[in-house]
Amino acid sequence: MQHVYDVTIIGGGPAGLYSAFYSGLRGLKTKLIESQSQLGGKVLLYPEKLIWDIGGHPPVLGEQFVKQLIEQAKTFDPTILTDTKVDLIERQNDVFIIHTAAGEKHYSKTVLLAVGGGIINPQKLTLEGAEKYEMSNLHYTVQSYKRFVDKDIMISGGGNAAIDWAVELSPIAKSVTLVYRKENLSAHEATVQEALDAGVNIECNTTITKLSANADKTAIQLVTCENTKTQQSYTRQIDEVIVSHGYNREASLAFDEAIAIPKKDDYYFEGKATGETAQPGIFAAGDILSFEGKIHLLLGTFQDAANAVNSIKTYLEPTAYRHGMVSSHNELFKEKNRSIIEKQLVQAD
Ligand SMILES: Cc1cc2nc3c(=O)[nH]c(=O)nc-3n(C[C@H](O)[C@H](O)[C@H](O)COP(=O)(O)OP(=O)(O)OC[C@H]3O[C@@H](n4cnc5c(N)ncnc54)[C@H](O)[C@@H]3O)c2cc1C
Repeated sequence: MQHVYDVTIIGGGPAGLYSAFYSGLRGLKTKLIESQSQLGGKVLLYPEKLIWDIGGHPPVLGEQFVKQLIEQAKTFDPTILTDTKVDLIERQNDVFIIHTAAGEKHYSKTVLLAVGGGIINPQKLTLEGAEKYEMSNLHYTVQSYKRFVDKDIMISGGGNAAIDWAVELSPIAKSVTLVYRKENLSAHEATVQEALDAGVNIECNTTITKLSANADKTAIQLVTCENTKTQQSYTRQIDEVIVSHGYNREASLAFDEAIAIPKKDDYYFEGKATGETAQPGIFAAGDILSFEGKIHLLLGTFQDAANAVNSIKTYLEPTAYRHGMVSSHNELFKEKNRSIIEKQLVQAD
């Protein structure tokens, strides 16, 4: 039988990564399991966005923030598995058996659910053959602004992400046209005004109906759109197409009959601010958790993670310190501090 971990964290987004750090801090033997090939969760959807609202942190690019989270998560050497989707959690006496889609089993005294809104994939454009342009100029996220410099860009979508991209790309692009199938955009009105002020051409009641390839059939060259009210079409030369139609969420996680955790709706688990759920031994943190006053933002994930890990610690060791501890009180940090100071002294020589 495999090693039984103190805690197995399911999900490698901000909540799971910070939980991995914090559980190391609390001396717990930790495993983290992530379904995607990359750690970072939803922040991977906005690598080029500057994040402003993390307490005490200067504005940081999503991509850089993910790197820092991963580095921090590895501080106490947890076991980290990627490309591993958990599909069932079962309880046998005092041990949870975590089953993966590939048929593996992992054993743990506690489970920390940090699965966000489930496994997230962008809603694809439903035009035949569209997928062949995904390797060239059809995008579902903006990975690098460089690619869009001096380009004619078409964005399909009317939500906040679509408008944010339009606003951010318009100063560097040749032109930005945003098409949306409905009468009114669903994005916040202040950002819509910002987009208009930035010169974004917004066309409502409009959908993309055809993508036509360039001569060597490797990339989109022409985009045909139709006005859903007048049924009139136009075709335009476009260099880059960005589709922002929201995300499909796969809430694949199931529990055996002995485990019952109330859900708020299809996705969110009802729990407490302490990270406890109705099932002893199963805890939750981050976007998946619902309680009064919950903040569904990065800063909320960190507080949830610390609370859940502290609850796990006292679940496993009832006499352990219950509350958050400052890092200077941690023996493990004393060792780490010593090695960092020694390194600095060597560099100074
Ligand atoms: C476009 C956008 C912009 C945002 N901007 C900001 C911002 O500026 N500031 C801010 O504070 N917040 C922002 N947020 C919100 C922030 O990203 C989320 O609050 C945060 O990512 C939640 O972290 P999480 O770890 O709880 O969930 P997630 O980030 O969703 O991570 C959950 C992880 O669990 C994995 N997972 C799910 N199911 C399984 C399974 N069965 N097995 C294994 N792994 C599984 C998923 O693959 C995913 O990696 C933004 C969100 C979006 C979408």
